[in-house]
Amino acid sequence: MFIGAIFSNMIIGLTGTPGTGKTSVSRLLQEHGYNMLYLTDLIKDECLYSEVDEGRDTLVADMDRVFSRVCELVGDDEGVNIIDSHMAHHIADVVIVLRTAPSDLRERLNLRDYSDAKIEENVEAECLDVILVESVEWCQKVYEIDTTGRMAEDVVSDVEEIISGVLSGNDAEVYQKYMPGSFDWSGGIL
Ligand SMILES: Nc1ncnc2c1ncn2[C@@H]1O[C@H](COP(=O)(O)OP(=O)(O)OP(=O)(O)O)[C@@H](O)[C@H]1O
Repeated sequence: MFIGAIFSNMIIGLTGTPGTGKTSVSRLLQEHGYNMLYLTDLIKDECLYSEVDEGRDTLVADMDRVFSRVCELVGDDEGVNIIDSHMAHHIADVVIVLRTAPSDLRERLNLRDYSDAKIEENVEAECLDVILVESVEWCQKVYEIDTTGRMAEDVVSDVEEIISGVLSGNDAEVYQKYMPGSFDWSGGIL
């Protein structure tokens, strides 16, 4: 799907496995003046889901309704809109995937009230590049940022560098630096 690629109305998806830092980075981007849309909150607040998967402790989003609602919310906004969600790559055309090495990700998720099974499911998904692969399948332009052992502020600088490159219309150098497929976490599940 594709909402907005004309430069007066650009939608950028910030995606990644849970725990890779999307929301932490998004809050900082909001402080920097970007329009942020927190999709998980929107789905919960407006009941934009078709079922509750109790086994996996998650909501199954109704993507058609989510897509329509996002169009309504940001369709006419000028400037850059950023969607924070592990599903953002199903909506935006330009997508930034946050990545975290498995050991770091497990440490971050251990701080949450998650079951062991849910932690391992997410770590395994990160090892197998699940969100990255989906992003490349769905989106025209994908960038990847490693958050491992870094401060969220440094990741924000990377995101802003990517946005500048995209807005300039000549992102060859930036694309080279943040090209998808740069990290191999597959050793993490061996
Ligand atoms: N470089 C980093 N960038 C972002 N967050 C980081 C970084 N290093 C450590 N963290 C920590 O990792 C955690 C990431 O949680 P956060 O809720 O931002 O992730 P998320 O990807 O939005 O997860 P979810 O999809 O479940 O909402 C936070 O506790 C944050 O402080």
